This record gives sequence, structure tokens and C-alpha cells, in this order.
Amino acid sequence: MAMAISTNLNLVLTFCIPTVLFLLFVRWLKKGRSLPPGPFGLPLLGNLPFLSPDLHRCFADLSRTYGPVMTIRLGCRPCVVLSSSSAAREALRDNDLTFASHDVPAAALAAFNGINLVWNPYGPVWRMLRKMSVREVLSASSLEAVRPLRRREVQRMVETIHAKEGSAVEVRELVFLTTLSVMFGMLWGGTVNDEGAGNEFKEAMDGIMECLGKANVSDLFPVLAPLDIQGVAKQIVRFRDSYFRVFDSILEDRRNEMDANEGGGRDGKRDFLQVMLELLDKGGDSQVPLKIDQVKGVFFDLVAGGTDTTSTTVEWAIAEILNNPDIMKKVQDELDEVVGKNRCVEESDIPRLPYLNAVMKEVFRLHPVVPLLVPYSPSSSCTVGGFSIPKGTKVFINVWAIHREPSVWKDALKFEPERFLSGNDKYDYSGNNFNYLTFGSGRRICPGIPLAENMVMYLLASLLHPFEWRLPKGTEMNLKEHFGIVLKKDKHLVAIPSGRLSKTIFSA
Ligand code: HEM
Repeated sequence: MAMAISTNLNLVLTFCIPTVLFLLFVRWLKKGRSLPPGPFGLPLLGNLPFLSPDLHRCFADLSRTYGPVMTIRLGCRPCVVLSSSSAAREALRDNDLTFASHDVPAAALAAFNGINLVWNPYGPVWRMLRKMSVREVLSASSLEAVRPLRRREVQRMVETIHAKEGSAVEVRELVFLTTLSVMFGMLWGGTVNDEGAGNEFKEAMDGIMECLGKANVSDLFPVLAPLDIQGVAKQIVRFRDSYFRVFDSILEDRRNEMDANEGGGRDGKRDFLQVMLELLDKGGDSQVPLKIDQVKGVFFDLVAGGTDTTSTTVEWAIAEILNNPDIMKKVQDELDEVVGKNRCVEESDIPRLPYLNAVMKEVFRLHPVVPLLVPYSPSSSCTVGGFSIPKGTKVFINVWAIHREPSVWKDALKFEPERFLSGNDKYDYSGNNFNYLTFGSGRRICPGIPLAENMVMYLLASLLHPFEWRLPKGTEMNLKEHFGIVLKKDKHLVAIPSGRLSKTIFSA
């Protein structure tokens, strides 16, 4: 009897399991048939074993074989990569409402479920949070109101560099701390240096960004997400909690100040924190209630979204300029002509620096720091390039590849700011020119464009007007990229500054 049961069990194991696996495989293949073409992958693992870590490059190479609308299987998940301007236009303009929500990675879901801007689905909460951020922080009038703050922080950076003349400086770190201070100042009047909050916040933010950048089994095999096999969800929640603690202490200080000033803000100013707290006390705007966690989520988005991107762009710019001495000379000649040698650059000089502006545009083209944008998740099935894309597919838009398309960009791989000097108007940041999409397009286009444009120009001018830069002896320029949510330099740029203007103008 026992032997008969064991034989039956063996039969089941020998025939049924392979049959079930085979049927699952056939279903998986059939399901994929209506999707755009793409490289053949392995069952379960998909194309994972064959992809290189530089996803933007790897996707660009594959799209030359499989076309501008291509399927890639990341583990169990079929994803679609769009690599041409016409495919991007079809998604982000012709199907803008369908492409109005981002795909939410498992780690982001664990830490920010519904509380921030980037990963909130399109709808009333997202609209309210975005409206608040633009109106109170990123609009022209809000930015104008904090011009002195940017001036103070940029001057601080210049002083720091003066103190380090002749020694090696890590450019990105300096610029990062400056942009972080600007963001802190704009949001709640803090700075990185004089508040203990600065370092703790930075640590928590770095931790969260690192977790978000990890290849997470939970994203590749969503059925396994509840197990959190690598512990990424657990880690990110720990970092988020430590960010929340920093925020709570800032909040408590502000509440105390408000009580002491009978509801008024710090020094009578209404910064973003103040506005959000007043709104919170009112219970939200007329349609949507606001929760304290959403205030924390949006703060995080603005700081994280504004600092890494800006400082990485400036680092790429200085690297390219150092690599092209002619361009360095043209930038400095323009600065000397417009600003002169007897005063510091001011923000008001920026509109009169067309060559530097062209340099910035060329950096945005050749080194778009968000190379695949923030991946999308179509809210219903749709058609792009004649292929159907099912609802909920993760869709990447390879801006990095679009910006290097040889039929659009002459000498596409060359760093050539001059291309933006004639016909400059053709390439702005509105997201209407689908050959040039550094800030994305459509409903999710970056809301920080005016600040980003202003900061990149002001920082570059303030690095290049007062200083000459050279590489440390025995080092060579390395323009290799390191793929991540933000496309960084593989090795951070280290350069040596030396003064080119009289120091007395900086103490004036
Ligand atoms: C060089 C600087 C910057 C670049 C290249 C950049 C690029 C981008 C890109 C590509 C997106 C995604 C767009 C899409 O999904 O189509 C984005 C979204 C976003 N950016 Fe920026 N950004 C920069 C600076 C800033 C700044 C300074 C802020 C604010 C302080 C900011 C805040 C945001 C936010 C909140 C989102 C999410 C918007 C949403 O989902 O509705 N960014 N950015």
C-alpha cells in the first residue's frame, strides 16, 4: 500500500509538475506576444542575465536591433522601452492622461505610500501637492523672494573654494552642499551647516536614495514582494523613519516659534513649512485634506529632487569644460565682458550670458541626469508605435538615447555648445520638443525647471568667473558614467582651483 502511494507520488512529481511549468511557460510566451518586439529571454529571469548594469546604454544598443518601441523582461515583469522622439511624443503627448502616473518601485511603496509627489498616482492628492509646491516654492515670485538666500549660499561656496586654492577639491560635494543649503533655506529657513538637522537629513536622504537605486527582487518578481527577500523595504523604512524624526524636531521648533509669535512665522517670514502648517491647521485645501506625512513626503521630494540632479549636472559641466580648454576660454571671456573683473557674478547677469547658457543646454543634452526619466505606468492599455502596451506595464523613456540620435544631432557624441547658439529657441525645457527632454514632458514634467536652470547657471558662473581649474598632476579626465536614478560620473571630479580675480572684490 505504502509503495503504491509512493509510486503515485512519483508519477505526480514526474509528469504533473513539468506539465504545469510547461503550461505556465506557454502562457507567459502568449502573454508576451502582443507586446512590442524584444530580445529573447529565459523563463522567469527574462532578459536579466543578459543586461549590463548601464541600463541606458544597454537599452540604446538593443533598440538598434528591436526598434524604438521594445519589450524587455526584467524577471517576471515585461517592461517597454521607448527610444525615439516620435514614440515619446505618442506616449507623453497623444496619450498624456494614460501616462500621467509613475511606476512605483516596491521600496518607494514601503516608504512613501501615497504621501509624496513623485509616486502619487495622478489624481486630486497629487494635484494638490504639486500645486502647493509650485505656488509656494517653485513659482517665479517665490523664487524671486529668496534670491538673497541663493546669493548668500553661493558666496559661501566661493569663500570655501578661496580657502582651498591650490589644493584638490571635489566639485560635486561642494555644489551639493550649496544646493542642499539653498533648499533647506527655501523650505524652512535652515542651512546645512548651522543646524544639526543638516547631516542627519543628508544621511537619511542618501540611505533612501541608495535603497531606491538597488536592483530589488521584489520589483523583478512582484509575487515575492511581501517576503522582502533582500530586506530593502525594511532598510528604506528605517531611513525614512530617521528622516521623519529630523523633520519632527524641525516641526516642533517651528510650532514653538509660531506659538511665541502668535501664529506668525520665523522672523515674520512665511516659508514653505509655514504655509504647509497653516494649511494643515485648516485641514487642507477646499477639496483635499492634507496630512502631516504628505508635508514630509513633499519636503523630501523637493530636497532630493533638487539637489542631486543640480549638483550632478554642474559636475558634468565642469568636467566637459575642463576637457575642452577652448570652451573654458569662451565662457571666461564672456564672463569678463559681461561681469568684468571687479565684482562677483550676480543672478541678474545670467540673461546676458548666452554662451554659458548654450554650454548648460549641451550638458543637459549629452548628460541628461535622469536618463530614463521616472518610469511610467500607463493607467489603461494603449498603443504606441503600432504596438499595444498593457495597463500597468513599466515604461522607460530613454532620453539619453534620444539626445544622441545621429539623424537629429550632428556629431551627436561631441560636446559642442555652439549647436545651441543658432536656433536656440527650438530647444527649451517645455517638453514640447521631443528631441530634447531633459526635464521630461507632459503632466509629470519636472516642476523645478526654473530653479534648476537658475541654479545651474549661477553655480557655473560662480565657479568659472573667479577661478581657473586644472586636474591634479598625473590624473586624466574620465567621463565614464555610472548608471542610477541619477546618472553620475563614475569617478567624482577632483580639480584644483586657483584665483583669477582680485580677492578684495569678494570681501566687498
Ligand atoms: C538639473 C536639474 C533637474 C533635472 C535634470 C530634473 C529632471 C527631472 C525629471 C526628468 C523628472 C521626471 C519627469 C517625468 O517623469 O517625465 C523630474 C521630476 C521631478 N522633479 Fe526635477 N529635475 C531637476 C531639478 C529639480 C528641482 C530643482 C526640483 C525642485 C526643487 C525638482 C523637483 C522635481 C519633482 C518634485 C518631480 C516629480 C514631479 C511629479 O511627479 O509630478 N527637480 N525632474
